[in-house]
Amino acid sequence: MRSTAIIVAAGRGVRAGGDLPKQWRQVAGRTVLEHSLAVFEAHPRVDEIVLVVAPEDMSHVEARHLADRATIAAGGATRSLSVLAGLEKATGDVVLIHDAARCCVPSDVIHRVLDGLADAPGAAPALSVSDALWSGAAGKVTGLQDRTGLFRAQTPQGFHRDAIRAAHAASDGAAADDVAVARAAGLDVTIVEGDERNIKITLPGDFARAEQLLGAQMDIRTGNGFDVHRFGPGDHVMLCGVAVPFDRGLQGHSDADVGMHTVTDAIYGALAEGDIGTHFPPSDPQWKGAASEVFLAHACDLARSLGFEITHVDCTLICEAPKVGPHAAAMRKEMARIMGIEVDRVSIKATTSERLGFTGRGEGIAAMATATLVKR
Ligand SMILES: Nc1ccn([C@@H]2O[C@H](COP(=O)(O)OP(=O)(O)OP(=O)(O)O)[C@@H](O)[C@H]2O)c(=O)n1
Ligand SMILES: C[C@](O)(CO)[C@H](O)COP(=O)(O)O
Repeated sequence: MRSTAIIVAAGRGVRAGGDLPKQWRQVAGRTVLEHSLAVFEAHPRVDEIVLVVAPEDMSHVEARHLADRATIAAGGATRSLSVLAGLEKATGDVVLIHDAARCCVPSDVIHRVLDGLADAPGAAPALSVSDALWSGAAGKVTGLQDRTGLFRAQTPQGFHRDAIRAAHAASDGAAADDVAVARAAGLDVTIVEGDERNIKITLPGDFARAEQLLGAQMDIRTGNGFDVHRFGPGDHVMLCGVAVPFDRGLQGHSDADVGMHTVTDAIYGALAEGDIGTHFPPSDPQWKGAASEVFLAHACDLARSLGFEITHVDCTLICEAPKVGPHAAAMRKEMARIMGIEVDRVSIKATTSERLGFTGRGEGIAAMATATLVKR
């Protein structure tokens, strides 16, 4: 059974206040939406992700390279219309429809929803109401409500795709959630156990709670990398994905991009997954002359598959020449593109070694880098 996660993120977040819709605001080091996305990316039973984003928010999608990580759909004026737009792009047999605003969703909740779909057309997480329920008016208690059989609904709400697509297509687009749409179409929905941590950021105070929950779960790793390549004949050097004109080239088994190799090794280091040689042995002729982008993309994919987000890389190139400064902006942009992260999370700088040592004598280029990875 292939599954598609549809993460709806096209709302305006009016109740949460602030300058930006809540899904684009930062919590514990990254946006609310990216936290939600990371949970589904790392989930072993999720095969595809569709992100539903308001047409006016596409600049956020571009800045964060989200189209490299998920299929993007344009959202509608109500949550239901946004879900329908996501359903049009989903190819899985089952769909998990999730609020981007529930950015602390534990992986176990997703497992329980998928288990629930084995013998029902719909399954959704909820928590029974344990507090007493009152009715009130003008600041006074006016009565006690029976809480028997009442549940607090959460997401992801899971369904067999074709059934919920037909249900949404037939609905008026005004339902609060997908369970309401499914029930209106006569579909049974199984209740599975939700989780107290699966809060929805709705009001301004919810950001602090999410920060607490996400911060407490964080696993932060730092890796370092170091590499050297010697000069040889040529008319340019590849540095951090940019061909820099020069009167020599760098020698190596691949394209000898010393900066990119160093960042790649820093990422493998943070994951404790060896180095480039472990994954791409120099003895293997298929990597001769390879573009180093292949190595960096592999390290980033490995990080994501293990549930890590690359939050920052810092690379220092050590050489007397060529001059790196004029190319640094292009290098940052290219590295960010390959890594699928924002440019402001990539630092590329350079130094000389004051004419000392092999770099000072102009025999080659050295590079060092650190990478910071976060998992929650
Ligand atoms: N037209 C809409 C409205 C909501 N959502 C998404 O549905 C989820 C749950 O909705 P809610 O918490 O009500 O979000 P908002 O509509 O953004 O909030 P508000 O009602 O305060 O404006 C959110 O992730 C939100 O981005 C959506 O994709 N498209
Ligand atoms: C789908 C939902 O998250 C279930 O709890 C909820 O219905 C979303 O919207 P609301 O407007 O905050 O009720």
